[in-house]
Amino acid sequence: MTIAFIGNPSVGKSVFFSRLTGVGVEVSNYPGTTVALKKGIVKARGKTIEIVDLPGIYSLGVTNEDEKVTKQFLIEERPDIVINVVDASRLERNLYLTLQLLELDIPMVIALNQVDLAADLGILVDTDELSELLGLPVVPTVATWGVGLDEVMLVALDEQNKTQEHHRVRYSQWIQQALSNLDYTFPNIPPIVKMAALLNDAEFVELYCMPPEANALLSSGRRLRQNLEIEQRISVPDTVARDLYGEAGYIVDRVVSRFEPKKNIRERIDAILTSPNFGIAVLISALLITFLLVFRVGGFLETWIVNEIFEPHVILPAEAATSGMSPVLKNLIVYSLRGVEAGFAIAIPYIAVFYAILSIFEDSGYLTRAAFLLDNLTHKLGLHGRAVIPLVLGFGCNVPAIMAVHSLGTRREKRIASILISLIPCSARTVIILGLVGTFVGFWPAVSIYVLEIVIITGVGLILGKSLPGQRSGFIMEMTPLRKPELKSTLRKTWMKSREFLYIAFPLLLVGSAFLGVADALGLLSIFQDFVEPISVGLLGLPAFAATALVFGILRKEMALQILAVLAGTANFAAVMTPLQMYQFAVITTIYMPCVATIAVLRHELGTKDTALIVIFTILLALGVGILIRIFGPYFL
Ligand SMILES: Nc1nc2c(ncn2[C@@H]2O[C@H](COP(=O)(O)OP(=O)(O)OP(=O)(O)O)[C@@H](O)[C@H]2O)c(=O)[nH]1
Ligand SMILES: [Mg+2]
Repeated sequence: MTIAFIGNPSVGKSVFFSRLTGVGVEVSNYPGTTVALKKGIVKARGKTIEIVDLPGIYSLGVTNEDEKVTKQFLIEERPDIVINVVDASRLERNLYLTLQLLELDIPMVIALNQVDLAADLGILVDTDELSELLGLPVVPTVATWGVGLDEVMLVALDEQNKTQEHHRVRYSQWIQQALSNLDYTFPNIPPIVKMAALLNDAEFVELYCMPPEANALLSSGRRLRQNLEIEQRISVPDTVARDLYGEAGYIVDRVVSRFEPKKNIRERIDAILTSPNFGIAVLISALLITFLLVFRVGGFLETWIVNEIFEPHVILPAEAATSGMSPVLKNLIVYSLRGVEAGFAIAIPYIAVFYAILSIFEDSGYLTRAAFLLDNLTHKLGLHGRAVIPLVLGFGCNVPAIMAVHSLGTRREKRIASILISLIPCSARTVIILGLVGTFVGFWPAVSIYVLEIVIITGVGLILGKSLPGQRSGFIMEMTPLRKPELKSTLRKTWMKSREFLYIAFPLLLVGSAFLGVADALGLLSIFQDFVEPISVGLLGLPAFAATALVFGILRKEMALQILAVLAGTANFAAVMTPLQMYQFAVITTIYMPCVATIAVLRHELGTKDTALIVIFTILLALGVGILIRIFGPYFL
């Protein structure tokens, strides 16, 4: 038995899902957090129930790729029960989807969520009246506090075997007539599919019917629509939308009562955050404070872990213990341990601090404000304001950021955004920038790398925005409400992301370092380094071992620095490199080709050709910038 959570974006579906199933899924305060279907199992009343979390949708009409996942699931898999999560503070817009869902004739229950926020805004909903009008059970809930969750599930289970006599939308006369016209020819097709045919939603019709029938239905739909448009001069999609909104508005009038909310500081804060000048100043300060915190707190933790834990208690004893062994064995052990040290000491502190801050941005709703503020700028890059969200997520990790590009409208925008994201210094590159340049050269030189990156990204974006052909789309994004971020959620997210890092990166790091130890003992490393020396040393002026580190950086970016430490035999880079070399190394590792995981998602999203072009382009770009830094760097460093 399957129960699916369906609703508008950012209403709380994923909170429901993770609270019920215990499966950790991403929960954030911006629309489009969930991009793929996620399943979990719960037991209730002795039954095993499959619960499904889905990307949010605004309507069953035309959809982007994430929304398609939901539509497809609804129609092809047809869950046994739908729990429609509705945001009480935005009832009218949410009911638009609810009214459409009713036409699917799947047993449905409404979880009227976020009643706490609605009450703060002075909105009260009469749930009994709403239930009466829709002909369905309505349960008020506050998902984040766990209020009403069990009740919704129990009510949903009760509904399974009932035939619901629910409300039907009363469409305008002409639409009704067209639909009943289709009834004659296609008696066995549900009304919702006929409506899709009338609206020329081929995707929907094809999900439901076999090709010959789908074609017949679509062409009948087209004929009827044209007739209406010519004879009655009405636009069918507009009329249908107006009918749905009319009905939603009518219901809201009946069930919502408003009262004067308490003095709302939220609104005042929001006005500041979104004001054109002050908002940008806040944005820039927020970014600077983020870097400063990551740098200071991450750096402090790094030094502490290296000096207090690893060096005295792990590395030194291991070196002493292995001193009598053969070089291959000794290297195998010591290099692996240095790999572990690099992971724990260099990467985890910066990554954890960064994710903690990013999750505050995500949960507070600040990302949607940033998207609004930067809309003008992103338009010049050929993107719409929405793209700010994947771009900012890119500072965490390029992989989910490129996956989030799904939600952008056109292929052109997806291409531009993906290219730009693969240039964004992710948390792994931040490890290198702050761990190397921040620690050994200075805070402001580290900041200057971000500025340089942003200049490069903007430049590439401007060129692509002007030159890439394809469609543009307008900026439409829902502004989710400001919320106070919760400590628990922040800690949970930070833990989830750091754990992911541990699982994926650690085995690689261990095997990579052990392999290097052996290769070094056998003299293989120097052969490789000699081979690339004309470029790495001759052209760029880096130390010879840096080339090997760069190769490992392709596996995972931060590995470049970890392997650099392993190869240099010390995490005190100042002893083996000049400030200029460190600066160059950090810039080159940030730019030259995306890591393998990013390449894999790029290939999935854009295809092999675009991905190969991106790889070649970034290598050349890194080489060019590296040489420029070698020439002009000495004037500054
Ligand atoms: N105040 C309040 N906030 C809530 C409630 N339920 C969820 N939220 C917040 O709403 C935001 C969105 O929650 P999600 O669970 O990610 O929303 P979703 O419906 O899965 O959204 P998409 O994945 O984008 O479709 C998060 O910031 C939650 O903390 C609630 O009952 N009250
Ligand atoms: Mg979600």
